[in-house]
Amino acid sequence: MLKIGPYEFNSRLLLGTGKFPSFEIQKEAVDASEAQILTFAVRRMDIFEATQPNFLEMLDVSKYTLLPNTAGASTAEEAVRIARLAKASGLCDMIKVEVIGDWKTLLPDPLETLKASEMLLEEGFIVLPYTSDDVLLAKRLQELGVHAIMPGASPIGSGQGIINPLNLSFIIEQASVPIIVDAGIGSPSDATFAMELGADAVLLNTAVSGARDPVKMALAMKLAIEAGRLGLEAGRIPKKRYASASSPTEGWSSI
Ligand SMILES: CC(=O)[C@@H](O)[C@H](O)COP(=O)(O)O
Repeated sequence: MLKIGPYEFNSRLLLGTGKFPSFEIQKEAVDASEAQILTFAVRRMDIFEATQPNFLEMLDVSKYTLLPNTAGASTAEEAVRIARLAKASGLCDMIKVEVIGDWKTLLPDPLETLKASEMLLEEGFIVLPYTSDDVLLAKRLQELGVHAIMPGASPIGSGQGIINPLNLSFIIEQASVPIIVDAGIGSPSDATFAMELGADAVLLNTAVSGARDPVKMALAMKLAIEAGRLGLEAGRIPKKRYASASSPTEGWSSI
């Protein structure tokens, strides 16, 4: 079970809903992924206007937990305004805090992220901040009382995979809230690696929406995350410098 604040989920894959070739393919991919949490940018949708086309039309919304994000915000105040808008729409009381500090790399602004998280916690939101892989920032966010931390594997949409596994493992090691690796996942093996490192879940978007076959990739990601989690629970063998025979060598008959 993945527990975020008062909510519990069977799936450890969170799927972003941006950039799919069509709403039909998006729906099929969502089905294949078996994701229970879907993220979306509040500023990309007219959430109060039912006649506007958006991805929610295609989905049985009651089956999913919607996780709005504050994409487009570059200050804490903007993020808070977007979060309030999402809450007022009645979609969810969870919010993914995304405060971008640099529009070329789309890396999050650590100070504004911290500030926004504090303000949103005070307003009673379930707060999931998207952060860099900075270990101390993750610690400070945890001390604030956020409900999950979402460190990036690499820049959003870059597909570079996990560029700093050591930092991620430090964040995971010290965590008392779920760690959801978010952004930059390019392939199923990246997702498996995140889970093997001990992440509680993975959020990804571009790797699925931009794949040649998004539906097949959604399934691959689901299986990769399950495999990584199972591998972690099973416990990998330690790496050794030299070989050791797979079959016992004692009692070999002479030839
Ligand atoms: C922080 C952010 O916006 C990411 O959640 C993004 O939605 C997913 O990143 P990828 O598209 O790189 O998977």
